[in-house]
Amino acid sequence: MAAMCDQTPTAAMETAALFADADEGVPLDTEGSSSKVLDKNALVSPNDDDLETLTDRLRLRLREGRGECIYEVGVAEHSDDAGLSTADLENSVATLRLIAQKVNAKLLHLRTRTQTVHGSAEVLVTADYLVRVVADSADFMEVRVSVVGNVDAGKSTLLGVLTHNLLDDGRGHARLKLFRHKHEVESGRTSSVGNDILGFDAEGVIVNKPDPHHGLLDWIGICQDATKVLTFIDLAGHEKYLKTTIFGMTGHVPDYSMLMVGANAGVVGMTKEHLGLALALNVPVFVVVTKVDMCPPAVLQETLKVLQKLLKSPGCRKLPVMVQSMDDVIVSASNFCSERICPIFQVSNVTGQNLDLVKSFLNLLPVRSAAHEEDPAEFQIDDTYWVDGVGAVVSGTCLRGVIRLNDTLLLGPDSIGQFVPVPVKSIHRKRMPVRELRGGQTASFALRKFKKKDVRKGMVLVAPALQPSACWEFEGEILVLHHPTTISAKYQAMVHCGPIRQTATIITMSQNCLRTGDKAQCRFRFIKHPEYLRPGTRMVFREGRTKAIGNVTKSFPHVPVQVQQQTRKTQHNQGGQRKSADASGFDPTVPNDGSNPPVAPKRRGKKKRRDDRVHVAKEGQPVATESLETQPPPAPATLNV
Ligand SMILES: Nc1nc2c(ncn2[C@@H]2O[C@H](COP(=O)(O)OP(=O)(O)OP(=O)(O)O)[C@@H](O)[C@H]2O)c(=O)[nH]1
Repeated sequence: MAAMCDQTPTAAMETAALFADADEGVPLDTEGSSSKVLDKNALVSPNDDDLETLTDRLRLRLREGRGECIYEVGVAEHSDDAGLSTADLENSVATLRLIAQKVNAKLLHLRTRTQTVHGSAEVLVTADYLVRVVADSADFMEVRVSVVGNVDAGKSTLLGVLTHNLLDDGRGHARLKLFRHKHEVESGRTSSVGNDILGFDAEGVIVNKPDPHHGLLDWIGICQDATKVLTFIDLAGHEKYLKTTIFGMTGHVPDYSMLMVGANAGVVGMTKEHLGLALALNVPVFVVVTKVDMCPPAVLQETLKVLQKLLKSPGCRKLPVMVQSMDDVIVSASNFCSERICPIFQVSNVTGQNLDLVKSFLNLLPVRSAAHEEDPAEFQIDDTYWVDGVGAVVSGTCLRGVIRLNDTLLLGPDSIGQFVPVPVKSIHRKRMPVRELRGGQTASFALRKFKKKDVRKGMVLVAPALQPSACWEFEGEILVLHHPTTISAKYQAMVHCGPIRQTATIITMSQNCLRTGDKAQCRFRFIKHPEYLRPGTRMVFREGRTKAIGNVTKSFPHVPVQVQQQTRKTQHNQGGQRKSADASGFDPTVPNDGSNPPVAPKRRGKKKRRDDRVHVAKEGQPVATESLETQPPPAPATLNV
């Protein structure tokens, strides 16, 4: 908080506003300021009014970029007119520095370009600067990059090299900094979803300072010093961990994907699978070809040729761009989100070749996810922990809205589709305690009164205003990317949708059967428990080599048993004619729209004891609930939908 205290209240408020969502706040068109088109000389010698206009304009651009933007000095807006004399460029940069100071931002020089005027000896110059708002020590911009690629492509090694500022020895030295499990150290293979962070300050300097003795990273220190923090989601390359890798891609909400390819091995194994996954989830991809130090030039050229052909193929429709200079970095980073381009880097983790280009590119990657601050808060859980002395801890991503300390959120759905209120007593972003969390940011919450078994990946914490409901059934529009024969109703496979990973059955389809390449509207039913699903979310439906992708189009809210019983009681009291539900909560009079829980198979033999689970009914106070044995495995085949 020290830096926060250094700032005047106005500067701090200014900073907070600039980090906020681009949609609100700044007057876009204050008469004569934001609407005025600036020419290339605008920064050369502005008067006081012009300075105001320029400051407004910069403020707006910083807001649009969620705290940063690339400013082209000496270039006119909306025209090709560009280039200043050296003296005018110097004056312009001084003006830019002045207005940047006014909005509490710093400059980083990216490049200077010169051009000669046709038919004369005059030289004109332009310069690109990164303008980035200085964050207070409790805030930072956040970008998530998933790291995918075939086994041994050098994923963990590159992350070790980047985050610990060291070089590899070619025998697995750097990756040791990242492995989370003993068996990973022994086998040299990543098997879980790993996280590591790389912090940049407002001037683009890396702030990671690993402990010289045990090599550990001080996450809190990095977040305090950094203005922008990149989180790498290190995923497994081996096919046997593909399920975990898909979970990392869907559940951890990456903004970008870094596809790693070993120069000598080429496009092999899981490379295409991982690329396809990123494309299916609409995550922009860039490629890093590693091990160029040990690869014969002919093999490297062949790898690059195959890679470019793959990226240009009709399935990918990307535009490969070889990144070999700072110019390439700037062009690719600034057009990465909007264009179809796919930057390709060639690096060595052993000699360090081209790593500076990768670092500059990472520094310039724009914040991609919008905060949607006006929406009710929605936080999806991608991991759960038990911390002695603290209790259950859940981590995940806030998709929209703002979560503040002492807010009350609803946690769920539990195994019977219910949501329970949870007061927010602490929020940690990258292990650093903070007071609030905004859309697009990741964090963890301690849920003191909960046991670890009460929380699971795929649950959500949402604002009560959302009135969340869980669903057993949902509709999705899918495209079958691969299936050896035909898919028909009753087919079961794993649904990956956000942090949800559960087997579901297709209960109806808009076609009789589906083959590779077919598109269809399908109705699915989860087999274990209801889930919270938001229409519009991307989904992957997969089993063995079968793969389909698509969107959730509709979810059918499930009404928890207690609510159904209460409704029926009310209806009974009001003289309603409806029949009462059986012990399972299944009501034959309720149309099977997915809200009706599945029919319980008749229990034979000894009666099982009641489940001793507790539920939190009010403000974190645990109270015993009714029997929770009301959700038997659904029997989709017998459902008459
Ligand atoms: N010579 C050389 N070796 C490298 C380079 N990058 C990685 N390696 C070596 O390649 C081997 C595999 O690297 P990893 O980082 O474990 O590969 P990975 O992609 O993370 O593999 P999984 O975690 O199993 O998916 C290690 O022995 C590294 O030392 C490089 O640029 N040059």
